[in-house]
Amino acid sequence: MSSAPASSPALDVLLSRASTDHLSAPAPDKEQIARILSAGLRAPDHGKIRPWRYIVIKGKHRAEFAEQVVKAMVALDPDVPQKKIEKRRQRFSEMPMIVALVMALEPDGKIPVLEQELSVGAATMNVLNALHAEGFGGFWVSSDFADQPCFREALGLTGTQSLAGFLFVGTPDKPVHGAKRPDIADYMAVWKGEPVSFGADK
Ligand SMILES: Cc1cc2nc3c(=O)[nH]c(=O)nc-3n(C[C@H](O)[C@H](O)[C@H](O)COP(=O)(O)O)c2cc1C
Repeated sequence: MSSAPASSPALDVLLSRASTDHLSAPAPDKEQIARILSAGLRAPDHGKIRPWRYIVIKGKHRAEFAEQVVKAMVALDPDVPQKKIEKRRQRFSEMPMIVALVMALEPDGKIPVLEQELSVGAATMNVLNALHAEGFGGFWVSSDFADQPCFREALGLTGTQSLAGFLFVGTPDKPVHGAKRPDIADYMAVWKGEPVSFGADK
């Protein structure tokens, strides 16, 4: 009989993670964020493309960065509602730390671009889990404005580099429970020689 515990501390961390954008200082310090982002570099990576790059925005540069976000939003849509602008300006200048998730893809190589993008997604998940493991919180947001030339130039994105979004990073204001998760029984099946179906699809 196995004497292994029902769950390891590492799995408990994975099973208790949830996103939150209710974040305050402190953000991870220089050493902490380097260690946390190192978890991203543990992602599976077909062909050793290493498609992940991280741009950390913190301190006084957050306000400057927020203005670049606003500029890009207006470049994308000159009629963007003022309310949306103000919300993003506030979020990007007040979040304790922002990490821009850069994808450095090789579209002309042997490895399908989808696999490279999946690697960036896997890396980001590792970073979210590492944040949680170290007592920080994170929230992944989209970057629909990020391919605007002015924004790419401000960040230094070149060639095929593009963004997979941003992580808002900081310390959760209160314990994070997140949304109730679905039952795994509806999302897994054991194949026994016949086609499977899932409770989630019924
Ligand atoms: C690529 C990606 C982009 C996302 N962009 C946004 C976004 O712009 N705004 C938002 O409210 N949630 C966004 N989300 C969802 C949140 O990050 C988060 O996953 C969601 O609120 C559910 O919380 P959970 O991670 O605890 O399940 C995005 C998720 C992914 C994977």
